[in-house]
Amino acid sequence: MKIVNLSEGNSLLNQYVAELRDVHVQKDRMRFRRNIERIGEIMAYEMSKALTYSVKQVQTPLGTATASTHDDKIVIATVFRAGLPLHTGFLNMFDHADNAFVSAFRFYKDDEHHIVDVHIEYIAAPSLNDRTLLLVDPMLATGESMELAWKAFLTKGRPAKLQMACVIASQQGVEHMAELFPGDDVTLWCAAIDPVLDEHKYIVPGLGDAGDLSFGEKL
Ligand SMILES: O=P(O)(O)OC[C@H]1O[C@H](OP(=O)(O)OP(=O)(O)O)[C@H](O)[C@@H]1O
Ligand SMILES: O=c1cc[nH]c(=O)[nH]1
Ligand SMILES: [Mg+2]
Repeated sequence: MKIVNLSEGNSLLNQYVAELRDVHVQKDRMRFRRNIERIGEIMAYEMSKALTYSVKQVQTPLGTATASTHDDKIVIATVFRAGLPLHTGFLNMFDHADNAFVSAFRFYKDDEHHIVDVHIEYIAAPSLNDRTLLLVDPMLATGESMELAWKAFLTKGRPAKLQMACVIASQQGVEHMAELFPGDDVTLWCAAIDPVLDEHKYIVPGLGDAGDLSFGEKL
C-alpha cells in the first residue's frame, strides 16, 4: 500500500486539521463538520491527480478547445456516521460520482471499554465492478471499520481501483491497512498520522470522537 500524508507539505489543509483538533474550536459543531468537508474537497483535488486522463475536445461558442480530463468511473463510499461530512466534501468535487454507504459502528465488548468490536448493519451501493472506489472515513484508528467496510463493499463487485482517504490515521491503523493491501496498487491518503491509540482505541492526540463532534453524542 502506498501512503500519501498531505500534512507533510505546508498548506491551508493544516489549518483545517488544527481547528478540528482544537477543543475550543470543536464547540462549534458546524465549523467542525465544515472543516471535515473542506478537507474532503482538498483531498479530492489532490487525489484527482492520480486518476487516468485522456484528451477530449470541447465545443466552445467560438471554436474547439482540448482538455485532459479523467476517465475513472468514480464511486465515493463512506461509513456512517462520521464519514458523512467527508463524503460531502468529496462529492462537492467529484460531482458526477456515484455513491455508496455502509454503517459501521464500534462498540465495547467489555465493561472496562478496552475491547472494541465493529458492527456492520446496512449497505447501499451500486455495482462496483470496474469502478474507481474512493473509500473515505475521517478516522482510521484500529483499521477494523475500514477493513470491514471494504469487505462489505466487495459483496457489490470488484472495483478496478481502490483509493482510501482519512483525515487522521493512527500508526496502528496504517499498519493494519498495509497488511491488508500488501501491493502498491492501493493508496491511503491522509492529513495526519498520529502515533498511538489509548486504552479505549481512540487516536492520541487525535481529535476525540469524530461522529459525536459532528452530530452529537449517541446512546
Ligand atoms: O479504525 P477503527 O478503530 O475501526 O475506528 C474508526 C471508526 O470510528 C469512527 O466511527 P464510530 O465507530 O465512532 O461511529 P460513528 O461514526 O457513529 O461515531 C470512524 O468514523 C471510523 O469509522
Ligand atoms: O480516535 C478516534 C477513533 C475512532 N473514532 C473516532 O471518532 N475517533
Ligand atoms: Mg464515533
